[in-house]
Order: sequence, then C-alpha cells, then structure tokens
Amino acid sequence: MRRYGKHTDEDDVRVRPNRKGNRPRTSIRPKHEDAAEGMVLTVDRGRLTCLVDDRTVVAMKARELGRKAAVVGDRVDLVGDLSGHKDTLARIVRIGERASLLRRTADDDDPYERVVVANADQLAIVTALADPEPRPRLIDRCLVAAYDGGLEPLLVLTKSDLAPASALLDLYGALDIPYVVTSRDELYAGEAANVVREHLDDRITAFVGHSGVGKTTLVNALVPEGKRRTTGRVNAVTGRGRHTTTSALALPLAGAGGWVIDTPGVRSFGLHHVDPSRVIHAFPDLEPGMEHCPRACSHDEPGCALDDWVARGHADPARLYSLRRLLATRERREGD
Ligand SMILES: Nc1nc2c(ncn2[C@@H]2O[C@H](COP(=O)(O)OP(=O)(O)OP(=O)(O)O)[C@@H](O)[C@H]2O)c(=O)[nH]1
Ligand SMILES: [Zn+2]
Repeated sequence: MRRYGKHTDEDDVRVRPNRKGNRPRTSIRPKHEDAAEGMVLTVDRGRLTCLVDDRTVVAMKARELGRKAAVVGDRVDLVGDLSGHKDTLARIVRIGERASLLRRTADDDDPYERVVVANADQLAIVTALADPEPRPRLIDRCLVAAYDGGLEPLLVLTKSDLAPASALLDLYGALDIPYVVTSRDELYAGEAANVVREHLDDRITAFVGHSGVGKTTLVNALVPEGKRRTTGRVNAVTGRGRHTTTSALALPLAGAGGWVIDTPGVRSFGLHHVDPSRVIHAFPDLEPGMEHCPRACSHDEPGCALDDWVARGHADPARLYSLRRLLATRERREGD
C-alpha cells in the first residue's frame, strides 16, 4: 500500500493503482457493527452532510476518530439518528480508505494542508479562454495536484466565444489530457452540458477553477434543477453570504450515475505537500528512464538520465519538457 507523506495525519490513503482498483476499505476493525454507510456531500463548520441510502443525514465526527477529518467524497460509517429529520445529528465512526485525495495547501510556504476532495476519479480543471485570462501556471499546478492525488485530469475550456482554444491546447498537447471546449451559445443551448457529461458518466469528478471562469454555471447545467447550488445570496438568518462556497459540495449528475463535486474558486493552488515521484508516476513513458538518474535527482539538472532517455528515442522530448514544466510549478512564483 502506498502511503501519503509525513505532512499528513491521514494514515490510510493510497493512490488508486488502476481504474478498477479495490473498493475502499476501512482500516480499523469494526466496532459499531450496526453502522450505516454514507458518503460525505459537504462540510460546514464541523457539521457533515452525508448521503445515507437516499436520505440526507447531518452528522458530526465521533470523538474516537481523533484528529482525523472526514472530507467531501469520503465514504463513512455512521451511527445514531439516521432518520435525516430536522435537528437530528448522527455520528461518523469510521472513514473508509481513500482511493484518491485531492489536496492543496493555501500557499507553498504554509505546510497546513487543506484537503479538498476524497475519492474523486477525475479532476476537471475549468479555465476560461478569456475574462479572466487563462493562467497556464495555475492549470499546471492543478495538474500536479491531480497526478499527486491519483485523479485523472480533464481540461474544461470555457468562453470559447471570447477567444480561441488553440494556443492553450498546443501547450497541453504533449500531455494528452482529455479536454472539452464550451461557449456561451453551447451553454444556453444545453450542448455544453452534453459534451462535458460524456466525460463524467458514472465517475466522480471534482471541478476546480479560478473564480469567474464559469464553473458554477457549468456545474448547475449538469445537475438536476432542485440540487443546483445557489450563489451570491445572503442567508437571512445567519447573515452570511455564499457560505457554502467555503466547502466543496457533491452533487448528483443529472440523468446518469456519477457525481460532480463543486469546489470554491481558487486563486492559488499550493503544492507544499506534493511528492515528485507521484507526479512522475503519471508519465509511464519517462518513468523507466529514471533508473540511471543520480540519487535524489530533481530531473531538471545536468546528469539527469532523462535527457539521454529521450535522446535515444524512448520518449517524446515534448513529454520531458512538459514533465519539467510541471515539476517546476512546485516552486512558488509571484501571482501563483
Ligand atoms: N462569454 C461567456 N460567458 C460565460 C460563459 N460561461 C459562463 N460565463 C459567464 O461568466 C461569469 C462567471 O460565471 P460563474 O459560473 O459565476 O463563474 P465561477 O467560475 O463559478 O465563479 P465563482 O462563482 O466566483 O467561483 C458569469 O457572468 C457567466 O454568465 C461562456 O461560455 N461564455
Ligand atoms: Zn533525473
């Protein structure tokens, strides 16, 4: 089992070795034998909303879980009042082993980890082609987080009515990432949702993107009407506006199996926690070439065996360039 690094108190995480991977299992022996299984849909100030059968149950973490936090997408075991009635509170007694884990640090200098989403199959990186301008470094950083966490990336390029997609697609050609391009007209006609949905059926997809790229508009087109996320409204009771956007929120995909997990808009995507070896794992054409690298090779230094590997024709030089570009995004720069 592959374990995540020392920066985390999550002790039972592994990167999914293959799509069919083993079902997540709990690592602790069952104590609450009567517990029901659920999935965490959202987390708000210590209250976790979980789906149990077809009921929405609000729960809190049992004390026995210690510091371990359940996050959106987690498979959990619950006990207590599971009726889902108003003002009831269940307890989460177990968190299942995670098949993937999307994480970010607020900042690379900030070692505190903010876990975003567990168990997603896919990371949809939403980028507007204009308004706001695309930020390739942010895309690259999201890609690194996806590879690190065991998620398959999907590029979603919005607002093609404002600017063409070609330049950006050129930049990612060597990475061979699936992508979709959407425009305002396609969005209104419902075509955008159909095109995107082809990539989502029966999968759990986390959506990330800079604020303003059209992420919420798209996610709302993908989920049933009654489940849509409302934004920009201030709650009359709490006086808080848009508080749901501080946490990720899992929503069922309309008309098919699968889940869409909307996440709050990101300005930066800190990668303090990333282990380069997990990123390199996403480059199986280059990985064997590293055998002859010097110890602790950064793969971007004289003596790195990858130059020779590519020169001998084992892999496309553009792939090595892309890998180096991704690894370099772990260094923080102004504006990341
Ligand atoms: N021209 C154009 N505008 C779009 C498109 N998709 C979304 N928009 C507009 O872009 C603006 C931002 O869309 P949102 O869906 O609120 O963006 P968001 O990414 O969720 O942003 P936050 O809610 O701040 O995280 C809205 O005014 C949308 O109408 C598109 O394909 N083309
Ligand atoms: Zn190397």
